[in-house]
Amino acid sequence: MKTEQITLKRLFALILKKRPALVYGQLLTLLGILVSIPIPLMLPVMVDEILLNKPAFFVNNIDSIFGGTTPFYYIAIVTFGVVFLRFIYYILGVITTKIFTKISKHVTFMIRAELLNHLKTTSMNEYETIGSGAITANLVTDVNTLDTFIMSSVSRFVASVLTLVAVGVVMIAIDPILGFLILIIQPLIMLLSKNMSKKVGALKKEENQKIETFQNNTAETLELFGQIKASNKESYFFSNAIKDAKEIQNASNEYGYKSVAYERLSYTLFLVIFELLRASGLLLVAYSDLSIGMMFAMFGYIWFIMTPVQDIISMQYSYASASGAIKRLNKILSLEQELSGEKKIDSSEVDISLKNLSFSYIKGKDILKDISLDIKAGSKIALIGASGSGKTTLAQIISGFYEKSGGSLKYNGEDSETLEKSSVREKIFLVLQMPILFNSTLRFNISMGDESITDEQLLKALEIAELKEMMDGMPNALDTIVGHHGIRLSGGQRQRLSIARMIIANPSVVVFDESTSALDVHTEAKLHVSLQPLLKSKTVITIAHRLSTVKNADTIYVLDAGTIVQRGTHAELEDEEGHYLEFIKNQLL
Ligand SMILES: Nc1ncnc2c1ncn2[C@@H]1O[C@H](COP(=O)(O)OP(=O)(O)OP(=O)(O)O)[C@@H](O)[C@H]1O
Repeated sequence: MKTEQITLKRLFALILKKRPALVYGQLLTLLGILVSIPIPLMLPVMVDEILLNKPAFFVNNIDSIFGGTTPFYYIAIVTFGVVFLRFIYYILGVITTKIFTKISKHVTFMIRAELLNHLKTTSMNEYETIGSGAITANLVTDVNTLDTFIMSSVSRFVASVLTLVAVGVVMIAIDPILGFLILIIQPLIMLLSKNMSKKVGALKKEENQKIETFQNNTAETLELFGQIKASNKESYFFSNAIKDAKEIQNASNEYGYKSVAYERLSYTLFLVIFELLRASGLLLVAYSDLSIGMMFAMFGYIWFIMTPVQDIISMQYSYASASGAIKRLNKILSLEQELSGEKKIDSSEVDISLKNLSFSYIKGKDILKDISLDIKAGSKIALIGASGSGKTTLAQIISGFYEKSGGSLKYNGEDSETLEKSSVREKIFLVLQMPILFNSTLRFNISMGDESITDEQLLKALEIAELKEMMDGMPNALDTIVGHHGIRLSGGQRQRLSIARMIIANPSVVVFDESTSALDVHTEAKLHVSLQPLLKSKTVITIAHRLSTVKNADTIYVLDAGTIVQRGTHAELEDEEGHYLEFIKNQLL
Protein backbone atom coordinates (compact mmCIF):
# COMPACT_ATOMS: atom_id res chain seq x y z
CA MET A 1 0.00 0.00 0.00
CA LYS A 2 1.27 3.46 -0.86
CA THR A 3 0.36 6.73 0.78
CA GLU A 4 -1.07 9.27 -1.63
CA GLN A 5 1.66 11.46 -3.13
CA ILE A 6 1.88 15.18 -2.41
CA THR A 7 0.70 17.30 -5.33
CA LEU A 8 -0.38 20.92 -5.61
CA LYS A 9 -3.96 19.67 -5.87
CA ARG A 10 -3.63 17.77 -2.59
CA LEU A 11 -2.01 20.74 -0.87
CA PHE A 12 -4.92 22.83 -2.04
CA ALA A 13 -7.40 20.24 -0.74
CA LEU A 14 -5.64 20.28 2.65
CA ILE A 15 -5.80 24.08 2.72
CA LEU A 16 -9.50 23.95 1.85
CA LYS A 17 -10.11 21.85 4.96
CA LYS A 18 -9.74 25.14 6.83
CA ARG A 19 -12.34 26.76 4.58
CA PRO A 20 -14.00 29.12 7.13
CA ALA A 21 -10.65 30.56 8.20
CA LEU A 22 -9.59 30.79 4.58
CA VAL A 23 -12.73 32.66 3.55
CA TYR A 24 -12.51 34.96 6.58
CA GLY A 25 -8.85 35.65 5.84
CA GLN A 26 -9.53 36.40 2.18
CA LEU A 27 -12.41 38.74 3.08
CA LEU A 28 -10.15 40.67 5.44
CA THR A 29 -7.50 40.71 2.73
CA LEU A 30 -10.04 42.20 0.35
CA LEU A 31 -10.98 44.79 2.93
CA GLY A 32 -7.29 45.58 3.35
CA ILE A 33 -6.95 46.13 -0.39
CA LEU A 34 -9.98 48.40 -0.45
CA VAL A 35 -8.51 50.40 2.42
CA SER A 36 -5.10 50.67 0.81
CA ILE A 37 -6.10 51.49 -2.80
CA PRO A 38 -6.94 55.18 -2.20
CA ILE A 39 -3.71 55.83 -0.25
CA PRO A 40 -1.40 56.70 -3.22
CA LEU A 41 -4.13 58.89 -4.69
CA MET A 42 -4.99 61.12 -1.76
CA LEU A 43 -1.97 63.36 -1.25
CA PRO A 44 -1.12 63.81 -4.98
CA VAL A 45 -4.70 65.00 -5.49
CA MET A 46 -3.85 67.88 -3.16
CA VAL A 47 -1.40 69.12 -5.85
CA ASP A 48 -4.35 69.77 -8.19
CA GLU A 49 -6.94 70.79 -5.63
CA ILE A 50 -4.83 73.01 -3.36
CA LEU A 51 -1.52 73.92 -5.05
CA LEU A 52 -2.99 74.41 -8.53
CA ASN A 53 -6.18 75.74 -7.03
CA LYS A 54 -8.71 73.44 -8.71
CA PRO A 55 -11.00 72.42 -5.85
CA ALA A 56 -12.76 69.11 -6.45
CA PHE A 57 -13.74 65.99 -4.49
CA PHE A 58 -11.60 66.41 -1.36
CA VAL A 59 -11.83 70.19 -0.96
CA ASN A 60 -15.58 70.18 -1.64
CA ASN A 61 -16.24 67.38 0.85
CA ILE A 62 -14.02 68.91 3.54
CA ASP A 63 -15.80 72.22 3.00
CA SER A 64 -19.23 70.62 3.39
CA ILE A 65 -18.21 68.91 6.66
CA PHE A 66 -15.93 71.49 8.31
CA GLY A 67 -16.81 74.63 6.35
CA GLY A 68 -14.17 76.56 4.36
CA THR A 69 -10.67 76.33 5.79
CA THR A 70 -7.00 77.04 4.94
CA PRO A 71 -4.65 74.86 2.77
CA PHE A 72 -2.81 73.80 5.95
CA TYR A 73 -5.97 72.21 7.36
CA TYR A 74 -6.96 70.60 4.02
CA ILE A 75 -3.54 68.99 3.79
CA ALA A 76 -3.53 68.09 7.51
CA ILE A 77 -6.97 66.44 7.26
CA VAL A 78 -6.04 64.41 4.14
CA THR A 79 -2.69 63.44 5.73
CA PHE A 80 -4.53 62.29 8.83
CA GLY A 81 -6.86 60.26 6.56
CA VAL A 82 -3.87 58.63 4.83
CA VAL A 83 -2.16 57.81 8.14
CA PHE A 84 -5.42 56.40 9.50
CA LEU A 85 -5.92 54.17 6.43
CA ARG A 86 -2.34 52.96 6.68
CA PHE A 87 -2.87 52.04 10.31
CA ILE A 88 -6.10 50.13 9.52
CA TYR A 89 -4.26 48.39 6.67
CA TYR A 90 -1.52 47.36 9.12
CA ILE A 91 -4.04 45.94 11.62
CA LEU A 92 -5.83 44.00 8.88
CA GLY A 93 -2.44 42.70 7.69
CA VAL A 94 -1.60 41.38 11.16
CA ILE A 95 -4.96 39.63 11.49
CA THR A 96 -4.76 38.01 8.05
CA THR A 97 -1.14 36.93 8.62
CA LYS A 98 -2.24 35.28 11.85
CA ILE A 99 -5.06 33.43 10.05
CA PHE A 100 -2.92 32.31 7.12
CA THR A 101 -0.01 31.30 9.35
CA LYS A 102 -2.40 29.04 11.24
CA ILE A 103 -3.59 27.46 7.98
CA SER A 104 -0.09 26.86 6.62
CA LYS A 105 1.17 25.44 9.93
CA HIS A 106 -1.83 23.12 9.97
CA VAL A 107 -1.06 21.85 6.46
CA THR A 108 2.64 21.35 7.20
CA PHE A 109 1.78 19.51 10.41
CA MET A 110 -0.55 17.21 8.44
CA ILE A 111 2.24 16.51 5.95
CA ARG A 112 4.81 15.81 8.67
CA ALA A 113 2.35 13.51 10.44
CA GLU A 114 1.60 11.71 7.16
CA LEU A 115 5.31 11.22 6.46
CA LEU A 116 5.92 9.90 9.97
CA ASN A 117 2.92 7.57 9.76
CA HIS A 118 4.20 6.26 6.45
CA LEU A 119 7.68 5.73 7.91
CA LYS A 120 6.18 3.92 10.89
CA THR A 121 4.95 1.11 8.66
CA THR A 122 7.70 1.20 6.03
CA SER A 123 9.27 -2.19 5.47
CA MET A 124 12.80 -2.59 6.85
CA ASN A 125 14.17 -3.44 3.41
CA GLU A 126 12.89 -0.20 1.95
CA TYR A 127 13.92 1.88 4.96
CA GLU A 128 17.49 0.67 4.55
CA THR A 129 17.58 2.20 1.03
CA ILE A 130 17.48 5.76 2.47
CA GLY A 131 19.72 7.01 5.25
CA SER A 132 18.19 8.37 8.44
CA GLY A 133 20.10 11.66 7.92
CA ALA A 134 18.39 12.23 4.56
CA ILE A 135 14.97 11.48 6.01
CA THR A 136 15.54 13.87 8.92
CA ALA A 137 16.60 16.58 6.46
CA ASN A 138 13.45 15.96 4.41
CA LEU A 139 11.24 16.14 7.47
CA VAL A 140 12.76 19.43 8.61
CA THR A 141 14.05 21.44 5.64
CA ASP A 142 11.74 20.28 2.87
CA VAL A 143 8.61 20.61 4.94
CA ASN A 144 9.73 24.13 5.91
CA THR A 145 10.20 24.97 2.21
CA LEU A 146 6.63 23.81 1.62
CA ASP A 147 5.50 25.93 4.55
CA THR A 148 7.03 29.06 2.98
CA PHE A 149 5.38 28.26 -0.33
CA ILE A 150 1.95 27.62 1.19
CA MET A 151 2.17 30.78 3.26
CA SER A 152 3.10 32.89 0.25
CA SER A 153 0.56 31.35 -2.08
CA VAL A 154 -2.37 31.25 0.33
CA SER A 155 -1.94 34.67 1.79
CA ARG A 156 -0.09 36.72 -0.78
CA PHE A 157 -1.17 35.30 -4.13
CA VAL A 158 -4.85 36.23 -3.91
CA ALA A 159 -4.02 39.57 -2.26
CA SER A 160 -1.41 40.38 -4.90
CA VAL A 161 -3.64 39.51 -7.83
CA LEU A 162 -6.59 41.41 -6.36
CA THR A 163 -4.42 44.45 -5.63
CA LEU A 164 -3.12 44.44 -9.20
CA VAL A 165 -6.66 44.20 -10.57
CA ALA A 166 -7.99 46.97 -8.32
CA VAL A 167 -5.04 49.27 -9.00
CA GLY A 168 -5.43 48.47 -12.73
CA VAL A 169 -9.03 49.66 -12.64
CA VAL A 170 -8.12 52.85 -10.80
CA MET A 171 -5.19 53.56 -13.14
CA ILE A 172 -7.26 53.04 -16.29
CA ALA A 173 -9.89 55.35 -14.84
CA ILE A 174 -7.21 58.02 -14.28
CA ASP A 175 -5.57 57.62 -17.67
CA PRO A 176 -6.32 54.70 -20.03
CA ILE A 177 -3.05 54.95 -22.01
CA LEU A 178 -0.71 55.02 -19.02
CA GLY A 179 -2.91 52.52 -17.14
CA PHE A 180 -2.82 49.99 -20.01
CA LEU A 181 0.91 50.51 -20.49
CA ILE A 182 1.57 49.66 -16.88
CA LEU A 183 -0.77 46.66 -16.97
CA ILE A 184 0.72 45.18 -20.14
CA ILE A 185 4.28 45.58 -18.97
CA GLN A 186 3.73 43.77 -15.64
CA PRO A 187 3.12 40.28 -17.15
CA LEU A 188 6.19 40.75 -19.36
CA ILE A 189 8.36 41.31 -16.31
CA MET A 190 6.82 38.24 -14.67
CA LEU A 191 7.44 36.08 -17.71
CA LEU A 192 11.08 37.09 -17.72
CA SER A 193 11.49 36.39 -14.05
CA LYS A 194 9.83 32.99 -14.41
CA ASN A 195 12.69 31.81 -16.58
CA MET A 196 15.12 33.08 -14.03
CA SER A 197 13.31 31.28 -11.23
CA LYS A 198 13.87 27.96 -13.03
CA LYS A 199 17.60 28.56 -12.98
CA VAL A 200 17.48 29.47 -9.29
CA GLY A 201 15.47 26.29 -8.59
CA ALA A 202 18.17 24.13 -10.19
CA LEU A 203 20.87 25.85 -8.12
CA LYS A 204 18.87 25.38 -4.92
CA LYS A 205 18.47 21.68 -5.72
CA GLU A 206 22.20 21.32 -6.12
CA GLU A 207 22.79 23.05 -2.79
CA ASN A 208 20.21 20.85 -1.03
CA GLN A 209 21.81 17.69 -2.41
CA LYS A 210 25.20 18.73 -1.10
CA ILE A 211 23.72 19.51 2.32
CA GLU A 212 22.02 16.12 2.36
CA THR A 213 25.23 14.27 1.51
CA PHE A 214 27.12 16.23 4.17
CA GLN A 215 24.43 15.56 6.76
CA ASN A 216 24.35 11.82 6.00
CA ASN A 217 28.09 11.29 5.94
CA THR A 218 28.86 13.50 8.92
CA ALA A 219 26.10 11.91 10.99
CA GLU A 220 27.63 8.50 10.28
CA THR A 221 31.17 9.69 11.04
CA LEU A 222 30.06 11.16 14.36
CA GLU A 223 27.96 8.13 15.16
CA LEU A 224 30.91 5.82 14.60
CA PHE A 225 33.40 8.16 16.27
CA GLY A 226 34.72 5.42 18.56
CA GLN A 227 35.12 2.89 15.72
CA ILE A 228 36.98 5.45 13.64
CA LYS A 229 39.35 6.24 16.50
CA ALA A 230 39.90 2.53 17.11
CA SER A 231 40.93 2.11 13.46
CA ASN A 232 43.09 5.28 13.62
CA LYS A 233 41.21 6.64 10.60
CA GLU A 234 40.24 10.08 11.93
CA SER A 235 42.15 11.87 9.17
CA TYR A 236 40.42 9.96 6.40
CA PHE A 237 36.88 10.38 7.71
CA PHE A 238 37.19 13.96 8.89
CA SER A 239 38.94 15.12 5.74
CA ASN A 240 36.06 13.56 3.78
CA ALA A 241 33.60 15.46 5.95
CA ILE A 242 35.57 18.67 5.29
CA LYS A 243 35.44 17.87 1.55
CA ASP A 244 31.67 17.53 1.79
CA ALA A 245 31.52 20.84 3.67
CA LYS A 246 33.59 22.40 0.88
CA GLU A 247 31.06 21.13 -1.67
CA ILE A 248 28.31 22.86 0.30
CA GLN A 249 30.39 26.04 0.27
CA ASN A 250 30.72 25.86 -3.53
CA ALA A 251 27.08 25.05 -4.17
CA SER A 252 25.86 27.66 -1.67
CA ASN A 253 28.19 30.20 -3.19
CA GLU A 254 26.67 29.64 -6.61
CA TYR A 255 23.13 29.70 -5.29
CA GLY A 256 23.78 32.57 -2.89
CA TYR A 257 25.04 35.10 -5.39
CA LYS A 258 23.25 33.90 -8.53
CA SER A 259 19.83 33.84 -6.88
CA VAL A 260 20.42 37.38 -5.62
CA ALA A 261 21.73 38.40 -9.07
CA TYR A 262 18.60 37.05 -10.76
CA GLU A 263 16.29 38.65 -8.24
CA ARG A 264 18.12 41.99 -8.51
CA LEU A 265 17.96 41.74 -12.29
CA SER A 266 14.16 41.42 -12.08
CA TYR A 267 14.12 44.43 -9.79
CA THR A 268 16.42 46.46 -12.05
CA LEU A 269 14.20 45.66 -15.02
CA PHE A 270 11.30 46.91 -12.98
CA LEU A 271 13.12 50.15 -12.19
CA VAL A 272 14.06 50.69 -15.85
CA ILE A 273 10.45 50.23 -16.83
CA PHE A 274 9.43 52.55 -14.02
CA GLU A 275 11.64 55.27 -15.46
CA LEU A 276 10.13 54.75 -18.91
CA LEU A 277 6.63 54.98 -17.45
CA ARG A 278 7.61 58.13 -15.57
CA ALA A 279 8.74 59.67 -18.83
CA SER A 280 5.43 58.61 -20.44
CA GLY A 281 3.58 60.31 -17.55
CA LEU A 282 5.48 63.56 -18.11
CA LEU A 283 4.73 63.37 -21.84
CA LEU A 284 1.04 62.78 -21.14
CA VAL A 285 0.93 65.87 -18.88
CA ALA A 286 2.66 67.87 -21.61
CA TYR A 287 0.58 66.63 -24.53
CA SER A 288 -2.78 65.53 -23.06
CA ASP A 289 -5.15 66.54 -20.27
CA LEU A 290 -3.53 64.40 -17.55
CA SER A 291 -3.13 66.66 -14.53
CA ILE A 292 0.10 67.00 -12.55
CA GLY A 293 -1.63 65.67 -9.44
CA MET A 294 -2.87 62.56 -11.27
CA MET A 295 0.59 62.04 -12.75
CA PHE A 296 2.00 61.96 -9.21
CA ALA A 297 -0.80 59.57 -8.26
CA MET A 298 0.22 57.29 -11.16
CA PHE A 299 3.85 57.37 -9.99
CA GLY A 300 2.57 56.50 -6.54
CA TYR A 301 0.65 53.52 -7.94
CA ILE A 302 3.66 52.23 -9.82
CA TRP A 303 5.49 52.04 -6.48
CA PHE A 304 2.38 50.72 -4.85
CA ILE A 305 2.13 47.71 -7.17
CA MET A 306 5.80 46.94 -6.70
CA THR A 307 5.02 44.87 -3.61
CA PRO A 308 2.38 42.62 -5.23
CA VAL A 309 4.52 42.23 -8.36
CA GLN A 310 7.57 41.33 -6.28
CA ASP A 311 5.41 38.96 -4.23
CA ILE A 312 4.26 37.17 -7.36
CA ILE A 313 7.85 36.98 -8.59
CA SER A 314 9.17 35.57 -5.30
CA MET A 315 6.24 33.15 -5.29
CA GLN A 316 7.66 31.68 -8.47
CA TYR A 317 11.01 31.20 -6.71
CA SER A 318 9.32 29.64 -3.75
CA TYR A 319 7.32 27.39 -6.10
CA ALA A 320 10.56 26.26 -7.75
CA SER A 321 12.01 25.25 -4.35
CA ALA A 322 8.69 23.76 -3.23
CA SER A 323 8.41 21.46 -6.24
CA GLY A 324 11.91 20.14 -5.47
CA ALA A 325 10.88 19.59 -1.87
CA ILE A 326 7.66 17.84 -2.95
CA LYS A 327 9.67 15.44 -5.14
CA ARG A 328 11.93 14.49 -2.24
CA LEU A 329 9.02 14.10 0.16
CA ASN A 330 7.20 11.92 -2.36
CA LYS A 331 10.26 9.68 -2.45
CA ILE A 332 9.61 8.94 1.23
CA LEU A 333 5.92 8.41 0.58
CA SER A 334 6.77 5.91 -2.19
CA LEU A 335 8.73 3.64 0.16
CA GLU A 336 7.01 0.26 0.21
CA GLN A 337 4.98 -0.49 3.30
CA GLU A 338 5.33 -3.73 5.22
CA LEU A 339 2.58 -6.20 4.49
CA SER A 340 0.13 -6.14 7.33
CA GLY A 341 -3.23 -7.86 7.49
CA GLU A 342 -6.18 -7.33 9.78
CA LYS A 343 -6.17 -10.54 11.81
CA LYS A 344 -4.63 -10.71 15.26
CA ILE A 345 -3.00 -13.62 17.03
CA ASP A 346 -5.47 -14.22 19.87
CA SER A 347 -3.98 -17.17 21.65
CA SER A 348 -0.98 -16.91 23.94
CA GLU A 349 0.24 -20.17 22.40
CA VAL A 350 1.79 -19.63 19.01
CA ASP A 351 2.67 -22.44 16.61
CA ILE A 352 5.00 -21.29 13.87
CA SER A 353 5.30 -23.11 10.58
CA LEU A 354 7.60 -22.36 7.65
CA LYS A 355 7.28 -24.18 4.30
CA ASN A 356 9.74 -23.84 1.44
CA LEU A 357 10.46 -20.33 2.63
CA SER A 358 12.93 -18.22 0.69
CA PHE A 359 14.25 -14.70 1.20
CA SER A 360 16.47 -12.20 -0.54
CA TYR A 361 17.60 -8.72 0.50
CA ILE A 362 18.47 -7.96 -3.10
CA LYS A 363 16.27 -9.35 -5.88
CA GLY A 364 17.69 -12.50 -7.43
CA LYS A 365 20.17 -13.22 -4.61
CA ASP A 366 18.55 -15.72 -2.24
CA ILE A 367 19.92 -15.57 1.30
CA LEU A 368 17.49 -18.25 2.54
CA LYS A 369 16.33 -21.16 0.38
CA ASP A 370 13.69 -23.80 0.85
CA ILE A 371 13.42 -23.47 4.62
CA SER A 372 10.77 -25.76 6.16
CA LEU A 373 10.34 -26.12 9.87
CA ASP A 374 7.64 -26.38 12.50
CA ILE A 375 7.99 -24.72 15.86
CA LYS A 376 5.33 -25.91 18.26
CA ALA A 377 4.18 -23.60 21.04
CA GLY A 378 6.33 -24.08 24.13
CA SER A 379 9.12 -25.92 22.34
CA LYS A 380 12.78 -24.98 22.63
CA ILE A 381 14.69 -24.89 19.40
CA ALA A 382 18.19 -23.85 18.45
CA LEU A 383 19.67 -22.52 15.23
CA ILE A 384 23.33 -22.95 14.56
CA GLY A 385 25.50 -22.46 11.52
CA ALA A 386 28.52 -20.64 10.20
CA SER A 387 28.67 -16.87 10.22
CA GLY A 388 26.66 -15.49 7.30
CA SER A 389 24.62 -18.69 6.89
CA GLY A 390 21.38 -16.74 7.45
CA LYS A 391 20.47 -17.37 11.12
CA THR A 392 19.78 -13.73 12.00
CA THR A 393 17.85 -13.24 8.78
CA LEU A 394 15.67 -16.25 9.58
CA ALA A 395 15.09 -14.99 13.12
CA GLN A 396 14.12 -11.57 11.78
CA ILE A 397 11.65 -13.05 9.31
CA ILE A 398 10.04 -15.17 12.03
CA SER A 399 9.80 -12.05 14.25
CA GLY A 400 8.08 -10.05 11.49
CA PHE A 401 10.96 -7.65 10.67
CA TYR A 402 11.44 -8.68 7.06
CA GLU A 403 8.99 -9.99 4.51
CA LYS A 404 9.70 -13.46 3.10
CA SER A 405 10.20 -13.55 -0.67
CA GLY A 406 8.64 -16.97 -1.29
CA GLY A 407 7.06 -20.03 0.37
CA SER A 408 4.80 -19.78 3.37
CA LEU A 409 5.04 -18.59 6.95
CA LYS A 410 2.14 -19.34 9.26
CA TYR A 411 1.33 -18.46 12.85
CA ASN A 412 -1.31 -20.76 14.37
CA GLY A 413 -2.19 -21.82 10.81
CA GLU A 414 -2.76 -18.23 9.59
CA ASP A 415 -0.68 -16.87 6.73
CA SER A 416 1.68 -14.11 7.89
CA GLU A 417 0.28 -11.72 5.25
CA THR A 418 -3.18 -11.89 6.80
CA LEU A 419 -1.94 -10.97 10.27
CA GLU A 420 -1.41 -7.55 11.74
CA LYS A 421 2.34 -6.99 12.03
CA SER A 422 2.08 -5.42 15.47
CA SER A 423 0.20 -8.50 16.68
CA VAL A 424 3.03 -10.74 15.45
CA ARG A 425 5.65 -8.55 17.12
CA GLU A 426 3.64 -8.43 20.32
CA LYS A 427 3.79 -12.23 20.56
CA ILE A 428 7.33 -12.71 19.31
CA PHE A 429 10.23 -10.83 20.90
CA LEU A 430 13.59 -10.72 19.21
CA VAL A 431 16.43 -10.16 21.65
CA LEU A 432 19.20 -8.69 19.53
CA GLN A 433 22.88 -9.47 19.78
CA MET A 434 23.88 -5.82 19.76
CA PRO A 435 20.96 -3.91 21.24
CA ILE A 436 21.11 -0.16 20.73
CA LEU A 437 19.78 1.92 23.57
CA PHE A 438 18.17 5.33 23.73
CA ASN A 439 20.16 8.13 25.32
CA SER A 440 17.76 8.12 28.21
CA THR A 441 17.26 6.50 31.60
CA LEU A 442 17.45 2.82 32.42
CA ARG A 443 13.74 3.06 33.19
CA PHE A 444 12.90 4.35 29.71
CA ASN A 445 15.14 1.83 28.00
CA ILE A 446 13.49 -1.13 29.69
CA SER A 447 9.90 0.08 29.55
CA MET A 448 10.35 1.69 26.09
CA GLY A 449 8.24 4.62 27.20
CA ASP A 450 5.35 2.59 28.64
CA GLU A 451 4.51 4.58 31.77
CA SER A 452 2.07 2.00 33.11
CA ILE A 453 5.00 -0.22 34.08
CA THR A 454 5.80 0.13 37.76
CA ASP A 455 9.25 0.42 39.32
CA GLU A 456 8.56 -2.87 41.06
CA GLN A 457 8.10 -4.64 37.72
CA LEU A 458 11.23 -3.00 36.37
CA LEU A 459 13.30 -4.02 39.40
CA LYS A 460 12.02 -7.57 39.13
CA ALA A 461 12.97 -7.68 35.44
CA LEU A 462 16.43 -6.31 36.24
CA GLU A 463 16.85 -8.94 38.92
CA ILE A 464 15.96 -11.79 36.56
CA ALA A 465 18.24 -10.31 33.90
CA GLU A 466 21.11 -10.32 36.45
CA LEU A 467 21.37 -6.54 36.33
CA LYS A 468 20.25 -5.71 39.86
CA GLU A 469 23.82 -5.52 41.12
CA MET A 470 24.82 -3.15 38.35
CA MET A 471 21.88 -0.89 39.04
CA ASP A 472 22.54 -0.81 42.79
CA GLY A 473 25.98 0.58 42.01
CA MET A 474 24.52 3.44 39.98
CA PRO A 475 23.96 6.77 41.72
CA ASN A 476 20.56 7.44 40.16
CA ALA A 477 19.30 3.85 40.04
CA LEU A 478 16.52 3.56 37.44
CA ASP A 479 17.00 7.20 36.51
CA THR A 480 20.58 6.71 35.39
CA ILE A 481 21.18 7.94 31.86
CA VAL A 482 22.84 5.27 29.71
CA GLY A 483 24.47 7.61 27.15
CA HIS A 484 24.14 7.77 23.38
CA HIS A 485 23.22 4.27 22.13
CA GLY A 486 23.95 3.02 25.66
CA ILE A 487 27.65 3.89 25.46
CA ARG A 488 28.01 4.06 29.26
CA LEU A 489 27.08 0.39 29.61
CA SER A 490 29.23 -2.58 28.70
CA GLY A 491 28.24 -4.84 25.79
CA GLY A 492 27.11 -7.54 28.22
CA GLN A 493 25.10 -5.06 30.29
CA ARG A 494 23.35 -3.83 27.14
CA GLN A 495 22.52 -7.41 26.19
CA ARG A 496 21.03 -8.07 29.63
CA LEU A 497 19.09 -4.82 29.46
CA SER A 498 17.60 -6.05 26.22
CA ILE A 499 16.63 -9.25 28.02
CA ALA A 500 14.99 -7.14 30.75
CA ARG A 501 12.99 -5.46 27.96
CA MET A 502 11.84 -8.88 26.85
CA ILE A 503 10.84 -9.83 30.41
CA ILE A 504 8.67 -6.70 30.64
CA ALA A 505 7.15 -7.31 27.19
CA ASN A 506 6.27 -10.87 28.26
CA PRO A 507 5.91 -12.38 24.78
CA SER A 508 4.85 -15.95 23.89
CA VAL A 509 7.89 -16.59 21.74
CA VAL A 510 11.39 -15.40 22.56
CA VAL A 511 14.10 -15.35 19.94
CA PHE A 512 17.61 -15.03 21.36
CA ASP A 513 19.97 -13.98 18.59
CA GLU A 514 23.34 -14.55 20.22
CA SER A 515 21.88 -12.43 22.98
CA THR A 516 24.34 -13.52 25.63
CA SER A 517 27.45 -13.63 23.48
CA ALA A 518 29.11 -10.78 25.38
CA LEU A 519 28.67 -12.44 28.80
CA ASP A 520 31.29 -14.47 30.61
CA VAL A 521 30.44 -18.15 31.02
CA HIS A 522 29.69 -17.73 34.73
CA THR A 523 27.22 -14.82 34.29
CA GLU A 524 25.62 -16.55 31.31
CA ALA A 525 25.01 -19.69 33.37
CA LYS A 526 23.50 -17.63 36.23
CA LEU A 527 21.27 -15.77 33.76
CA HIS A 528 20.18 -19.07 32.28
CA VAL A 529 19.08 -20.36 35.67
CA SER A 530 17.19 -17.21 36.62
CA LEU A 531 15.42 -17.12 33.24
CA GLN A 532 14.30 -20.75 33.45
CA PRO A 533 10.98 -20.26 35.30
CA LEU A 534 10.02 -17.39 32.97
CA LEU A 535 10.89 -19.25 29.77
CA LYS A 536 9.40 -22.57 30.84
CA SER A 537 6.04 -22.04 29.18
CA LYS A 538 7.33 -19.95 26.29
CA THR A 539 8.59 -20.95 22.89
CA VAL A 540 12.30 -20.27 22.79
CA ILE A 541 14.35 -19.99 19.60
CA THR A 542 18.04 -19.66 20.35
CA ILE A 543 20.78 -18.71 17.92
CA ALA A 544 24.11 -19.42 19.53
CA HIS A 545 27.68 -20.37 18.90
CA ARG A 546 28.17 -22.09 22.28
CA LEU A 547 27.42 -25.78 22.59
CA SER A 548 26.28 -25.35 26.21
CA THR A 549 23.56 -22.95 25.08
CA VAL A 550 22.09 -25.16 22.37
CA LYS A 551 22.56 -28.74 23.43
CA ASN A 552 19.40 -28.96 25.55
CA ALA A 553 17.10 -27.75 22.76
CA ASP A 554 14.21 -30.04 21.65
CA THR A 555 15.34 -29.62 18.05
CA ILE A 556 18.56 -28.20 16.71
CA TYR A 557 18.58 -26.87 13.13
CA VAL A 558 21.87 -26.48 11.34
CA LEU A 559 21.97 -23.83 8.63
CA ASP A 560 24.50 -23.71 5.86
CA ALA A 561 24.51 -21.14 3.06
CA GLY A 562 20.82 -20.37 3.61
CA THR A 563 19.46 -23.92 3.81
CA ILE A 564 18.79 -26.33 6.65
CA VAL A 565 21.30 -29.12 6.30
CA GLN A 566 20.69 -31.00 9.54
CA ARG A 567 17.96 -31.21 12.17
CA GLY A 568 17.48 -33.27 15.33
CA THR A 569 18.34 -33.43 19.02
CA HIS A 570 21.87 -33.13 20.31
CA ALA A 571 21.98 -36.89 20.89
CA GLU A 572 20.82 -37.61 17.34
CA LEU A 573 23.12 -35.12 15.65
CA GLU A 574 26.27 -35.95 17.56
CA ASP A 575 26.12 -39.43 16.02
CA GLU A 576 25.79 -38.06 12.46
CA GLU A 577 28.64 -37.12 10.19
CA GLY A 578 28.21 -33.46 9.28
CA HIS A 579 28.29 -29.83 10.33
CA TYR A 580 27.02 -30.47 13.86
CA LEU A 581 29.77 -32.92 14.66
CA GLU A 582 32.27 -30.37 13.35
CA PHE A 583 30.61 -27.79 15.59
CA ILE A 584 31.04 -30.02 18.66
CA LYS A 585 34.63 -30.81 17.78
CA ASN A 586 35.47 -27.13 17.37
CA GLN A 587 34.04 -26.40 20.82
CA LEU A 588 36.25 -29.02 22.38
CA LEU A 589 39.45 -27.68 20.86
N1 LIG B 1 20.27 -5.80 5.78
C1 LIG B 1 20.91 -6.60 4.90
N2 LIG B 1 20.95 -6.25 3.60
C2 LIG B 1 21.59 -7.03 2.70
N3 LIG B 1 22.20 -8.18 3.01
C3 LIG B 1 22.20 -8.59 4.29
C4 LIG B 1 21.55 -7.80 5.30
N4 LIG B 1 21.71 -8.44 6.48
C5 LIG B 1 22.41 -9.56 6.21
N5 LIG B 1 22.71 -9.65 4.91
C6 LIG B 1 23.41 -10.77 4.23
O1 LIG B 1 22.69 -11.94 4.48
C7 LIG B 1 23.53 -13.05 4.73
C8 LIG B 1 23.09 -13.73 6.03
O2 LIG B 1 23.32 -12.85 7.11
P1 LIG B 1 22.84 -13.19 8.59
O3 LIG B 1 23.13 -12.02 9.43
O4 LIG B 1 21.46 -13.70 8.54
O5 LIG B 1 23.82 -14.39 8.95
P2 LIG B 1 24.11 -15.07 10.35
O6 LIG B 1 24.09 -16.54 10.10
O7 LIG B 1 23.20 -14.57 11.39
O8 LIG B 1 25.58 -14.58 10.65
P3 LIG B 1 26.31 -14.30 12.06
O9 LIG B 1 26.49 -15.61 12.74
O10 LIG B 1 27.61 -13.71 11.63
O11 LIG B 1 25.46 -13.32 12.81
C9 LIG B 1 24.94 -12.51 4.77
O12 LIG B 1 25.55 -12.87 3.56
C10 LIG B 1 24.78 -11.01 4.85
O13 LIG B 1 25.76 -10.40 4.07
